[in-house]
Amino acid sequence: MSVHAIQHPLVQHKLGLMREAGISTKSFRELAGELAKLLTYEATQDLELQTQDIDGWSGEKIPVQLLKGKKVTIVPILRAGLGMLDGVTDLIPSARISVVGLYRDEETLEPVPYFAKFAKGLDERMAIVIDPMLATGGTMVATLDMLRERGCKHMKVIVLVAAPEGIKRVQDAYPDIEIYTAGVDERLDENGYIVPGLGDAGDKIFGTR
Ligand SMILES: O=P(O)(O)OC[C@H]1O[C@H](OP(=O)(O)OP(=O)(O)O)[C@H](O)[C@@H]1O
Ligand SMILES: O=c1cc[nH]c(=O)[nH]1
Ligand SMILES: [Mg+2]
Repeated sequence: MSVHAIQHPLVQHKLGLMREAGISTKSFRELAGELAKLLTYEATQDLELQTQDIDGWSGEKIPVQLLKGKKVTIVPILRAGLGMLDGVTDLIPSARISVVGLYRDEETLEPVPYFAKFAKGLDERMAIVIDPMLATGGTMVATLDMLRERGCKHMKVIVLVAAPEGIKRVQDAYPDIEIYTAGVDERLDENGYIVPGLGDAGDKIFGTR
C-alpha cells in the first residue's frame, strides 16, 4: 500500500486554514469540498485513457484521448464523508454513489454500522471511499470489509487527515490499497482524536458542535 501525502501548496494552504480553532461551519465545509476535489485529482491520475477519433472544428477527424470508461463508485462514510462528496462528484460526475453509515462508539472507539446502500456491480467498479478523518482506522477497515464482501476488488481511500495508527490498521488489513491525504499527523490523543488534526470533522461540517 502507498500513502500519498499531497504536498501541493493549495492543498497545504487549505488544510492549514481548516486547523484554525474558531473556523466557521461555512468555511470548514467549503474547504473540505475544495480539498476533496484536489485530492480526487491526485487519486485519479492512473485512470486509463483510450484514443478516439472525433470530428474536429476544421472538418478533419482528429484523435483525442478520452477516459476508457472505468466504472467508479464513490463511497462517502456518513456523516462526515458527505462533506467531501460534492468535491469528488464535480470531477467524476457519472460515478455511482454507495453510502455507508458508521459512527465511532465514544467509549470503545469501535465503529458501529447503521446504514448501507451500495451501487450495483461492485465487482466491476473502482470504489473511492471518502471520509475526512482516518483516526484509529476502525471505521475505514469496516467500510472496506463491506465493499470486499460484496465483490469489490479495486478500492482507494481519500481522507483529509490521517493518523499513523489508522494508516497502519488499514495497511495491515489491505496491503494493496492506496491512501490519498492532505496530511499525515502526529498521533491520536487519549480520546482517539487526531493531533493536531481538525477536531470532530462531522460536527464541524454539520454545525452540531
Ligand atoms: O478511524 P476511526 O477511529 O474509526 O475514526 C474516524 C471516524 O470518526 C469520525 O466519524 P464519527 O464517528 O464522528 O461520525 P460522524 O461522521 O457522524 O460525526 C470520522 O468521520 C470517521 O468516520
Ligand atoms: O480526530 C478525529 C477522530 C475521529 N473523528 C473525528 O472527527 N476527528
Ligand atoms: Mg463525528
